Amino acid sequence: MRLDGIALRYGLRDPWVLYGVDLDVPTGQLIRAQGGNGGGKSTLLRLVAGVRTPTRGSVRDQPARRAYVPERFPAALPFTAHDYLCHLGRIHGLRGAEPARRADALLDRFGAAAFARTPLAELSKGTCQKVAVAQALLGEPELLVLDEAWTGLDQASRAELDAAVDERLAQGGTVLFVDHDPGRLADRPTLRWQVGDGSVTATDAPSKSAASTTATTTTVRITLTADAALLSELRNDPRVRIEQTEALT
Ligand SMILES: Nc1ncnc2c1ncn2[C@@H]1O[C@H](COP(=O)(O)OP(=O)(O)OP(=O)(O)O)[C@@H](O)[C@H]1O
Repeated sequence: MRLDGIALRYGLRDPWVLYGVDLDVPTGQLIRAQGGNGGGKSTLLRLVAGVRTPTRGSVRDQPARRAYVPERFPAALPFTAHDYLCHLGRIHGLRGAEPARRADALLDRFGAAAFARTPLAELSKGTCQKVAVAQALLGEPELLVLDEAWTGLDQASRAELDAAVDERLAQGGTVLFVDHDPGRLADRPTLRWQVGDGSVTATDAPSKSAASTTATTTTVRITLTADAALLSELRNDPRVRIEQTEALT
């Protein structure tokens, strides 16, 4: 799978979150996306998971079986946990008794079997997160994308999710994740994507300390005379933050 010339912004007047990103997503690897707050990690995960399309560029050769645990699971769906998972199982192509079997097995695995018949909207945050994780594992995905998926899980469920990641990797799958805990899955060989300032840099070495990777900010005061094209170009460059434009409007 590959990201080619990706640029993404959420609105026409919004800054670019990602800009000029060319990236291979190697099969069978554990990949950690890291970087500062608001740097674009979740946005990148949405692109790779296929739940968001880029403003420019293309995402090619995605595996057919992809799954995603979003940072915020939409809990207000009109289903019980079990029915929701069965429904998704059928969407994943499971037939007969298989969706129910897998749904029950996953709810049991994550200690949520007692809530199988509870409407999603009535679940606690932690149990809801277990359902979010279960829906992603239902279809045995070739590409599993986890955005802070461990957050809200109890210790036993976090260990189960670690094990599920290992199972996906053992099956030759790819797992891309973001997590605030630097120790998460830290003992596994991991490719790292450093996300920030619109770009993504792949490295397989552990990141340096925050102090040694702090970006340099240079403030430049410039005066442009009636150059709307240049101003527009600067506005579209993710490396540039325009603080004052009063003389330019
Ligand atoms: N749905 C959205 N609509 C508009 N702007 C958004 C949306 N999602 C994210 N953004 C903006 O895009 C930028 C990148 O956000 P994103 O959530 O991808 O970063 P992040 O690195 O995951 O941040 P964090 O570590 O805080 O979760 C931020 O400025 C954010 O406000």
